[in-house]
Amino acid sequence: MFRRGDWALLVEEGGGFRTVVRAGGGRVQTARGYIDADQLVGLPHGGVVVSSIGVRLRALPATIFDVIEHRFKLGAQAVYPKDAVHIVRAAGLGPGSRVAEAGTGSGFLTAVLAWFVRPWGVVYSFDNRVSHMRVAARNLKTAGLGDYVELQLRDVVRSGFGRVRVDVVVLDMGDPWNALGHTWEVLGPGGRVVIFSTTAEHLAKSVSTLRSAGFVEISVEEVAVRYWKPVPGELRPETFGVVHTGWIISARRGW
Ligand SMILES: C[S@@+](CC[C@H](N)C(=O)[O-])C[C@H]1O[C@@H](n2cnc3c(N)ncnc32)[C@H](O)[C@@H]1O
Repeated sequence: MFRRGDWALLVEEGGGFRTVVRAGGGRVQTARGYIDADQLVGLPHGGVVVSSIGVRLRALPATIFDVIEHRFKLGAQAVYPKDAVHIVRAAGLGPGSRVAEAGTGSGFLTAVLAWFVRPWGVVYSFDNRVSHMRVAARNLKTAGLGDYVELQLRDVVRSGFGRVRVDVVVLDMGDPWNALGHTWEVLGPGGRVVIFSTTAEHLAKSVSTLRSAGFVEISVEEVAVRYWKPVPGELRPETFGVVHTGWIISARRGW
């Protein structure tokens, strides 16, 4: 059952509308009328709430990705979930991992990293724009992940990552190749760096700088996800979808 403070994914019965609300959050306006989110407290998972205009919505426990998709505010361009989960795999993250990340942006990727390093790990996340940091701080609080992230306002090209020592560095910023010298300083031999790059020109710069700087085990991947229409008799790929997001470059520090 839902407890006060839990996030619930509300799915319209027989319709396409979905939203995420917090149990015990009072009156919430949605595109299907008002929801009294206090009704969710004590409701079994799968129970029904009815909006002010009579729409029936099935209440399911929300995942971290539901919360990110429906509740996070967008400041800077954010990493898509498909890329975020593959960044986690390329980085080899798990509970207890220590990560340095730049830039924080809206904190979408930060939230996913924090979710995977919990409950013992930490994400040191750096950005050089205070407005982006504010959006990210709010988003991380929304997801209840603030305890696993240390946000720092810092230009990592100019000033590096400070005194942190980490297992992994994740870079999603305009010129990640210029941060690779400082990345080397905070990793031990074999430590991992993962770069998210959106243009072929930037991809080329990062790969050649990784090689010249002595990183090894360099790999480049692109994550293509195609959704299918889950309708019996009409099973086929969806007509529209996301075509390009970016490349995930991963490597290990040499010795
Ligand atoms: C594309 S956004 C990151 C989006 C983020 N990964 C997300 O999923 O929400 C790039 C961020 O890098 C930051 N940035 C660019 N250059 C930087 C630098 N030298 N040091 C720290 N942050 C930097 C920008 O301010 C911006 O917020």
